[in-house]
Amino acid sequence: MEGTNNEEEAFLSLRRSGFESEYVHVSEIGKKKFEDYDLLFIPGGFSAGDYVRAGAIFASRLAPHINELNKFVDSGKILIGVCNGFQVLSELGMIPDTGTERKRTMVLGTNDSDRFECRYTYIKYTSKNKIFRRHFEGKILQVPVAHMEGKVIFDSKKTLDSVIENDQMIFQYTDINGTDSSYPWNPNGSVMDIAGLTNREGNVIGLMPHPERVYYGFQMMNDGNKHKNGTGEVFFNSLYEYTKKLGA
Ligand SMILES: NC(=O)CC[C@H](N)C(=O)O
Repeated sequence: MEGTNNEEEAFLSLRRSGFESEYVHVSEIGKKKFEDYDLLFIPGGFSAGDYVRAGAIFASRLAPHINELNKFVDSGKILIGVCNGFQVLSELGMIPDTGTERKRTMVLGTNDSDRFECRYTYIKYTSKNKIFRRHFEGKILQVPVAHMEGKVIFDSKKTLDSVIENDQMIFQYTDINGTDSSYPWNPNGSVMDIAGLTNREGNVIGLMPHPERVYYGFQMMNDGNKHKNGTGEVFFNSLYEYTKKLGA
């Protein structure tokens, strides 16, 4: 929608990994049907100028289509939101989806630094989520962030416990060695250094970092390691391999 600014990187990353990607504007939903797609990607940006809260207005445009969106997710297909897209999924109550009813149990609050944090970070893969496990298990990945409202806050300890119990914490911020997660490694102050979360089933994914901005090795920061491939390439290839397995 207006203010989205990462759609081209997302579109090209999906395409380069094998998908026949296509842009869908929020105003086209209804005419274009979710069920005709194998994967939905809500890109990052400043939809509606981040007024009210980042992602709130975009979510209100999707809310009238929530039944179709729920049906899409219940069919096992992947719904993914990056940065502003994660904020939209959080506003919609699609993540972390701790109850039988989808209701809101988290927010993405203002960064502890009270600043827009725009730089590279490291995240570790901390779940057994079947989409990325084959490539990412035990790995520390370099991915950039660019946000002002990325601090994961849950409504209660019960929600946090349930997220841990159901293996929904997919990525956590860390330093390059996987030992320190204080600021600036954790750029926003998220509880448990959460950088990415899923729903219980693992097919709705919300991420604050931007894998679509590091598809190629040359887009990675030079940190002394050889980055032949970008983190994004492996990330999007994993989405494609999983979607193929679903029989798409
Ligand atoms: N890169 C993004 O998607 C930014 C998200 C949102 N505008 C924020 O600043 O928090």
